[in-house]
Amino acid sequence: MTATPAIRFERVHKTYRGASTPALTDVSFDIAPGDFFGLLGPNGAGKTSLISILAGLSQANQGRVAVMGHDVVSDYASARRALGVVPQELVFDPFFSVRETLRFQAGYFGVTATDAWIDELLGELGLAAKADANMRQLSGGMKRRVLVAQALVHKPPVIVLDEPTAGVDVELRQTLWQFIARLNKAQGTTVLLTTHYLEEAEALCGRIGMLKAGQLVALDRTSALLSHRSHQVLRFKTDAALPEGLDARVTGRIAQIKAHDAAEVEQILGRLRQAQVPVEDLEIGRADLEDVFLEIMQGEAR
Ligand SMILES: Nc1ncnc2c1ncn2[C@@H]1O[C@H](COP(=O)(O)OP(=O)(O)OP(=O)(O)O)[C@@H](O)[C@H]1O
Repeated sequence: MTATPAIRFERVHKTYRGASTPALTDVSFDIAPGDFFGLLGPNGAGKTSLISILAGLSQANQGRVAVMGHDVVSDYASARRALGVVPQELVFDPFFSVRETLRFQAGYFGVTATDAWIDELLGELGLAAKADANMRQLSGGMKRRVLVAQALVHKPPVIVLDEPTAGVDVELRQTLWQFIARLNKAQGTTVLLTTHYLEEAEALCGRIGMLKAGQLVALDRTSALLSHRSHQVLRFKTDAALPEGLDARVTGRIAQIKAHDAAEVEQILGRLRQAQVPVEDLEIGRADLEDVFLEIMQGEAR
């Protein structure tokens, strides 16, 4: 017998009222307990729509979603209690202190959060000094930390983070990821993450699903997604324009060009030499998640 999935999406369809195209079409996949799962996709692919349905904030037109075996519609209270959601938007009651905010949130789920657990959360998220500050006095980054603490205060077995690091500084990103990775490893907390930072997803997520225009177009272990790419990538820095016809991805001074074998590497280098393009810090590496993501998004649906 297989274990009950932590999250199950089953043939989920969603078309918003008045919209001409569906936001989600026939999306099905499971996330196993203890997984660290990354849901990726370009703007408008349907990630937030899927998470809103999971969190009971919006309803699918068809299909079924369950958290730890609890249907998010017919068994909403149990499903919601099993979930900690860190939303994209910062919404708080400005008159509560950080500690009060966390106590109320726990009460909402019928859990009495002990001060010891609240203090641990505040400490882990670098908020200890702000425990008695009013929410309105906090900076945006600090508010985001409180959102994370709020999602965890009732000790849910599954946490969902919807772009938690959009616009936050390096220090918070590191604190946040160390803490979430520890919860995942030490306590087996299931994590569902959406992010546009593909490096973060590659480093953290054991499995990845990709949405494109509302459809699931990739679903695999991160290592398998990376190793199935047959090509390598030539990376270098240059200030010059590249010759026409090279299929390059250029970010600032960094150029990346796909090469399938040594002969192709030689051919690309030959063309760069011929065009007198000065090349610095040349390296040949394997495709990273960004390469895989771009390839899948530019290709056909599965
Ligand atoms: N409340 C809404 N009413 C109508 N259309 C909506 C609503 N919310 C989302 N959409 C549409 O549904 C599609 C999917 O949007 P969604 O926000 O789920 O994508 P996303 O992958 O989360 O994008 P992003 O990366 O920009 O956050 C888009 O075409 C969007 O315009």
